Amino acid sequence: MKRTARSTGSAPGREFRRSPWHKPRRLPGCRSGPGRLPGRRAASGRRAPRRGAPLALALPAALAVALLLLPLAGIVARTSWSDLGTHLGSPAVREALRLSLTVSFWSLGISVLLGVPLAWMLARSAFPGKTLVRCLVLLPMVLPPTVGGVALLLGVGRRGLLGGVLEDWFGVTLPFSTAGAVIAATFVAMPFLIISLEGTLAGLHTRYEETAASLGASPWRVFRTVTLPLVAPGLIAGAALTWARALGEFGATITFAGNLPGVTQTLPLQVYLLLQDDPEAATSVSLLLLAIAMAVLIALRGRWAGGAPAAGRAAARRAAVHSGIDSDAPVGEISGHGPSDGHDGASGNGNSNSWDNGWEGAAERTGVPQDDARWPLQAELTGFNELRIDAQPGTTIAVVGPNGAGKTTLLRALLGLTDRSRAALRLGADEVSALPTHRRGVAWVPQDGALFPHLTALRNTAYGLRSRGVGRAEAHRQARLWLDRLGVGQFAQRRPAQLSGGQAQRVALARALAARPRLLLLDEPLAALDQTTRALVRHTLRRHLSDFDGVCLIVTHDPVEAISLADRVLVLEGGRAVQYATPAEVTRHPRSPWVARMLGRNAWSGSTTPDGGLCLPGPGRLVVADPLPVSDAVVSSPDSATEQGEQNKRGTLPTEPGGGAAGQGSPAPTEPAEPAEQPSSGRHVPPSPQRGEVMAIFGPEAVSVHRERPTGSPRNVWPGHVREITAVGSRLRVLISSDQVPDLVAEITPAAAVELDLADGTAVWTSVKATEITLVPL
Ligand SMILES: Nc1ncnc2c1ncn2[C@@H]1O[C@H](COP(=O)(O)OP(=O)(O)OP(=O)(O)O)[C@@H](O)[C@H]1O
Repeated sequence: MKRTARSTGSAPGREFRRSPWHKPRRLPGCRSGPGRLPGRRAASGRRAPRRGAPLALALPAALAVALLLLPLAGIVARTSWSDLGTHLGSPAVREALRLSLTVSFWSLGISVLLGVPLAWMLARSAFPGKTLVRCLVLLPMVLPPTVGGVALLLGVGRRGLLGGVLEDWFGVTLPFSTAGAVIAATFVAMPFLIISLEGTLAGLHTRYEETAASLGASPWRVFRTVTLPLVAPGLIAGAALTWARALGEFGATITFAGNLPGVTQTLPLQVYLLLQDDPEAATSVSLLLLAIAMAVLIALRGRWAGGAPAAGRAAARRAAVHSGIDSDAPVGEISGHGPSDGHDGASGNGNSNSWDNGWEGAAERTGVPQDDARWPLQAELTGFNELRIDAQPGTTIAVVGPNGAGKTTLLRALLGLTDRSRAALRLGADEVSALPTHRRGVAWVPQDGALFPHLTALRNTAYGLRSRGVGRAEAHRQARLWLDRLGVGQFAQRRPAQLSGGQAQRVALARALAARPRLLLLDEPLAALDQTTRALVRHTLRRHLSDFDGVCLIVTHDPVEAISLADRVLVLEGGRAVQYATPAEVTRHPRSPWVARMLGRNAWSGSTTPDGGLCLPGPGRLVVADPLPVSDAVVSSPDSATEQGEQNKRGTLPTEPGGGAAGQGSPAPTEPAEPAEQPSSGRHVPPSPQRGEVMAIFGPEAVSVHRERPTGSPRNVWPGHVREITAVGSRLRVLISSDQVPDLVAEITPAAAVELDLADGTAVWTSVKATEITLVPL
């Protein structure tokens, strides 16, 4: 008896539920699983056995420790403990200690004031000579301090480059003064702060700052309320090291500022003097400096020394959170208000519906602000992305495409965050292309939400409002309403680390919506969520996006998201629009193999044959019941190929309100074999159309699997073997390879798989009815 399996009754579009390439579930009985992963075992707490160090490494390492330890042990061993009080209490030592503390704290202050901005510039901005500046910063760390002192003399000494000017014009003489000692200590110590902070800034992902800007925060506010709190641990560590280095500074100070008691004679200089007259007192003062250095290291809790890093980080994080750098502190600068920000002028057209004005009106109302402004989107992108988008308010556009298609670049261009693509952007009547990110009214929710970790959910949500100058109480009131609307009001006082992925996503969405943007950009908003939460958040998203007064672009790799959330699907490839149509249209007539496969369908490219079939790249051939009409068969018209080539240089999307590309957005054909209408002018076209190239699309449910060659009606029959079987819901997807045709996927029931005795490698025959195949011109 022939054994054949064929899926039954698949409704069109059911493939959206999950594509075979989307998180396939293992078949029952599969041994591997999350609980069995070696990584999980390691993470469960059992430690790997310690390995003994080879002697060739252990011995020099021990000698190195001895070299570091011995001198310090010498200080402790040789200290005259009975005289310690007398030595440290002497007026000269007390005076030197006072001076040391004065000099080191001044040095720390100057280092923070100047070094923090320089570290930020080095980490965050591009400017000419950056490498040189970085070398300059490092130089004092490798220069002998005495050479540093000489350099200071020649720079700001009496006869130095600037010294004469300082003395003649301002009456300031730096050498042999306490100010000179401060300058010398700063010269040597500030690099520690800059290096430490620059490293921390480099490790801080810019998405927090970019998100803050998209919520309307000015660059200074972003720095003050997001950057600084997040880098506080690095800043504190750098500041502690800077202070300790300034406290112990000797060489540059004595060379530049001399050794004047009460003026420049700091503790290290005191040690040097005492060593000649009273070695025991010198030892006691050395012990004092050693104790201070050790105290600093202990205070850093191993941040640099390597011990207890987690505790150190947690403490530093707590320090950051409670550091008094409060995002809700009174706003010194309110972006978009007042003449200084230039916003009104930048709007260019005097439109009274400016984003900020919309805000002011909204803020005065009770409840979640509702204004009547609606924001159609017009964007023309050039550079890596070449396309134009026109969409009416309330339109949700799913942006899909393979990796590297330019989805993120498109979003970043709309935000004004990349030079790789530039967007001529009009929101409503306002041309916003020339405005910086924080004045565009374009809110961005990155993939992980990028909630500010140092702020509660409430403060995160109020962030956009506060950035626009809304008072704290009002901002918090509105934020709470948004959190309630999204069903996460009960978590208002929690920090992001205390939220689940789904809760965090909803807070991120509340934060973006609370900012009342004109354009909303969601980058894979549900990617991090499990299936159950995903469905829940999707439902919430759909509800709130329907109320949104602007256009929303959602980047997604998930067909379910695309079809359930979007009014239009924009398919990108190579930065250009391959298709822009309703989800139903894209489902029926996908215009690229990638999108067809994303939808769970088999998609083969080939060229049409005179009898209307398809010539495949291999030896196989595909027989199709409904060939393309002549007008659609690109092979027949050299002119149309040329025209497509021209169109292809610039993918354009429709301008008609709420419309898809002409033909593509029109009611979908009723017969699966009926091709989508070709765009009449300037519509989507794939990147490199070949004359006569078409795509054959058929669903996995249209593929029958047999153990023996089938007889009867199917004209498309090929041998192959099973490569992989995965479960999708209650059905199985069988990936079959053949040396005659490209890989194809069949969908069958588990019972059929048992009946056919399918396993990886099983030899099978496949067949596809000619009537089940749709041809789409490429
Ligand atoms: N900073 C950059 N410099 C140079 N090329 C870049 C940069 N960022 C991205 N690209 C390139 O631009 C192209 C588009 O990248 P983009 O990140 O927009 O793709 P994507 O569609 O978002 O991909 P994915 O789905 O993998 O996130 C890719 O070829 C990528 O390698």
